[in-house]
Amino acid sequence: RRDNDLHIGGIFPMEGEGGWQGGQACKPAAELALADVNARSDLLSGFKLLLHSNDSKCEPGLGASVMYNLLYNPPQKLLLLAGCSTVCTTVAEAAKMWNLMVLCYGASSPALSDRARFPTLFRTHPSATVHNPTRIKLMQKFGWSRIAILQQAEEVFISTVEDLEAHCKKASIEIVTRQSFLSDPADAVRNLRRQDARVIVGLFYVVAARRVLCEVYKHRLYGKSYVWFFIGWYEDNWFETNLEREGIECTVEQMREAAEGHLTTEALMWNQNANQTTISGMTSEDFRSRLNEALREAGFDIDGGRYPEGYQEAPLAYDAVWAVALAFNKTMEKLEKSGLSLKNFTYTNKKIADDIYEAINSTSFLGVSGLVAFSSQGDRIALTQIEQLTDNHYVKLGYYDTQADNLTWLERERWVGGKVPPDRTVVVNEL
Ligand SMILES: CC1(C)CO[C@@H](CC(=O)O)CN1
Repeated sequence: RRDNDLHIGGIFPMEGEGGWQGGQACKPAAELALADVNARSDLLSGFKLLLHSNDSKCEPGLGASVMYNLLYNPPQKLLLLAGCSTVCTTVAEAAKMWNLMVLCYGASSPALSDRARFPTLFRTHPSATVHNPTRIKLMQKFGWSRIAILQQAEEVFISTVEDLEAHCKKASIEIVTRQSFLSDPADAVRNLRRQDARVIVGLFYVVAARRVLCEVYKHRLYGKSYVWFFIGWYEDNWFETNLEREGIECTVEQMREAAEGHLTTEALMWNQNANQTTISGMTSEDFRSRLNEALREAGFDIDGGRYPEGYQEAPLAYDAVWAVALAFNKTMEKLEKSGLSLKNFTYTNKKIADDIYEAINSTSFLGVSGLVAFSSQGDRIALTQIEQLTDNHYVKLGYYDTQADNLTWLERERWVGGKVPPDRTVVVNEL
């Protein structure tokens, strides 16, 4: 090995059964970024960044063994990239013992926003809690101060709801009921009707979402008197697919009828300003073209619409490598002042680890995923996007910048009853 190589470890979920196998698109994206940063003569002053990676299948145990193999086999690694919330939790909890920073490109769990447990964790993937200020902003915009919550009993949604409840309390928004279910939402949806819930925030994975929507149809909890907030990162036609395979009793028409008008929130992962040049010299659309080319070479039928898992999150992996390169560059400049370099790092060298931490902590650059910057807990600061399902397709309603409390609204919303549904039964006094 040449002595001007800087080595990092990469743990990508590739070929597993459960969870998120987003490494399929994120690993090629990270490799594109490696090529780009190594081609820059103004970065890393002559050093080359090398990525040593393996498959975690989004399983924490396998992720841990991949990490140990990366750490116990030369060359020494300077930092770890990882995806999947479960794997990031395991890797980030252990990595501090080797003074290693962990940069997660695919982890949304709110539990990771904890500097006590994860002192060296940063993530270019925003926490699921990033939706909550946006939900509150919309409730305030439409005058909804009485809402209900329907959630699947999964860790990511439980902690997201806790954060949402705190936001509701601060905004004096009453939560009339919070219903949760493991896999069958029938009772929970029935209880929503019993509590006369009208504005409902739904937090569940896409398979559960189809079951919820059919129950909503059966209990007629949709139409001009109801507003549903769903998560926006399901595939576009999620409410029409897999109905037979998953034993959904509703027809496509019934699912469409129940889905009409619902709102969605999601974190923006592709820089919206398509002709804005980012730090790499590319726009986000240039990046899309290069990623598609790399994925075709890897055997994916992109032109046939066969996208690998993690395509949506690929900019997060690309920008994670840029964040590493820029932080290492900043750290090299600092170390050179005392005649040192990153080659002096060892797993017991906390001093250099602190320098790398400081460099990542002060990251701020325009990436293909938008402005890349981290909160004090290492969370990605991100914009959110609001959409509404109208006539069976998603219409962009606006964007929200939580930091600036700035809602960009496109005035495109449409309500089934022709006006904003009220959050409670309105009693009209006969004159
Ligand atoms: C938006 C989504 C699908 C949320 O889950 C992330 C995976 C995880 O948190 O384990 C990937 N991105």
